[in-house]
Order: sequence, then C-alpha cells, then structure tokens
Amino acid sequence: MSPSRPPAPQATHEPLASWLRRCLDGEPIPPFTLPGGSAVPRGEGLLELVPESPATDAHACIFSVGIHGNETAPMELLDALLKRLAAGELRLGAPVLVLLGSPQATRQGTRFIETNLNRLFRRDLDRTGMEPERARELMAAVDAFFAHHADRSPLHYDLHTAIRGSRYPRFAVEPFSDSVRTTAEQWHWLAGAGIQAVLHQHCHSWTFSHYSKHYHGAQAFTLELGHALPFGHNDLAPLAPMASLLAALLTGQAPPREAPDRMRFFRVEHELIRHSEAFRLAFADDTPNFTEFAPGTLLAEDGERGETRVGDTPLSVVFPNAAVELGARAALLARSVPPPD
Ligand SMILES: O=C(O)CCC(=O)N[C@@H](CCC(=O)O)C(=O)O
Ligand SMILES: [Zn+2]
Repeated sequence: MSPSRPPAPQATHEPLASWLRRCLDGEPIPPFTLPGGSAVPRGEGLLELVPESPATDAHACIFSVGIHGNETAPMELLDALLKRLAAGELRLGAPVLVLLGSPQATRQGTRFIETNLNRLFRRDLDRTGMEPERARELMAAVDAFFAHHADRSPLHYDLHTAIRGSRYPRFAVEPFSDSVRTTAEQWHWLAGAGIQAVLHQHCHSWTFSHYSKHYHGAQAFTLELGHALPFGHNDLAPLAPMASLLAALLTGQAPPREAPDRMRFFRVEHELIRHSEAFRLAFADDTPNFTEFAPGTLLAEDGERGETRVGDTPLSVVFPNAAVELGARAALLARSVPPPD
C-alpha cells in the first residue's frame, strides 16, 4: 500500500466496543466501519463518527469526557454508548466527534498533570507544557469538525463530575456569551436528561464548552454528572436519562423533553480567586455544591486582601476548592434566578 494513501476502513466494529480501553492502553485505533457509517481517528483520544445518511436536522455533536483525568463516570457513560453502537443497538444518524480529554492524566488517576486543562481553551494561548499542547490539539479537532459540518447546528456537551457532593448532583454550567443565546430546546433536553440545576456563568471562563460557544456559536455546556470517583465505583443508573439524550443525538432522533422549570437556575454573582498562600475558605472542605449562605456570613479570608462575606442577598457556593493554584478560581458564588423565558 502506498504510504500516502489512508488505510481502508476495517469491516469490524471491535475498536468501537473497546474505545476507552484502547485509548487508555495507548493502542492505535484504525479507521473502521460501524452501523450507519464509519469512524475516523483524528489523534490520541479523538474519534470522528461519520454517518452514511445523517438525519436532515441532526446536529454536529461533540461529546467530550476526561478533560479532568480523574472524572471517570462520563468516560464509562460514553464508552457504554459506543458499545451499544458497535453492537448494532443504535445506528449512527449524526456527525459526532468523541474526545477523551487527557488520557495521560486518566492513566495516572489525577485531575491534571501540570495545570488545569479546562482553563486553557483560548486561541491566544501562549503557554507551553503538557496541558497547553493538549488544549491546542483539542481546539484544532473542534475547529476542523465544526468547519467540516458548517451546514449543521453545532453542539458540544463537555461531561464532568464534581469533586464534592451537591444539593443538585447533576447540573449544567452554561458558559457566558454576549452573542449566543441558549435555545429553548436545550433547556427542554437537559431537563429531560435528568439535569437538576443550571448555573449561568457571568464572564468568559476559557473552559472547553466556552470555547465551542465563543468561537463556533455552539450550543454548549459543561455537564456535571455526579461525584468524581475511580473507575469501577460509579453508579451509572442515575445517568440513564443523560445516556438517552446522547443516544438520541447520535442517532439523529428527537431527544426526550421535560419542562425546564423542573430545574433550579442560578447565576454567578462573584468568582472567588485565591490570591495568596494564606487563602482559606471559612466553611468545611466537604460543603456540598449549592449550599446557601445567609447575608453577612464569612466565606473566605485571603491574607492582606481580607475577608469575603455574603452581601445583602443569600449566595450559594459552587466548586469550592481552597487548594487551587494562586490566581485561580477557588469558588463560584451564585444567586437563585428564575428559569429563562
Ligand atoms: O468540583 C469541582 O470543584 C470542579 C469540578 C469541575 O471540574 N468543574 C469544571 C466546571 C467548568 C465550567 O465552569 O464550565 C471546572 O472547574 O473546570
Ligand atoms: Zn471536571
């Protein structure tokens, strides 16, 4: 075979059935066929699913997992979906790009190797190192995929799990945008997928889902799907409705819908940044996400910068983490808001 010619797709679905294991073992994935189309590897942990006859109104879908290496439930969820496709239970009806964010961190069972990958998704990124290089590969894969499917609505679900428990174990973070509005359809789909709360971001955050929304106008969310646990310790049962949403999108069918007012909505008021070594949160480390604090409550102290206290309106704390790098977000402080119109 000429070295300049790409290898012909293999007529076996096995690489799809063992996608996650192969990615983590560093085993190369060849191009192969699958029910309703074919699969084309786009780099380490990057696989494009190409439908033979996509549904007319199918979205161009990106499903990413493992941007934080130790958040395993979404990886198991996506792997189970691909196994169903390999087994012929599902038939591909939409272009889909599946991404395993940080295979190296996952092999080591850590959130990241050198720095938090999920703060690096910006085109003017000038940092070097393992995570910046990976961010560039992921951004290039997203750019190529959405450019190739410019005739379809772009959609990106970046699937995560949270470090601590939560009053609402499954919640969506809606990235900030001053130009792209989340469609009503998305709120119905997320409610139908068992999402219990939504957090509207208040400013640019340079996360992976923000990247797709900001640069590609995609409907995009970070979806927190429970608690970060090691492989084999996840209970995927509460994620069955989320699996149904992903399966519907992948097959090009209409997802299940529920009324958005089943979900609670919050808007970030303030981002708590760790400025000094002396930074400390004034509440217990294991305080669940969305715990509400009354006006006047002391939330944090940060050396010479002093105290942060709740103002006149109660605030709920999300993603508290006093151990972040200096200059990084140590918590989001949010207030309850009505569902969008
Ligand atoms: O549980 C935590 O403290 C962090 C969970 C996590 O990784 N969350 C994402 C949210 C991304 C976003 O704001 O859209 C992150 O911090 O990267
Ligand atoms: Zn995460």
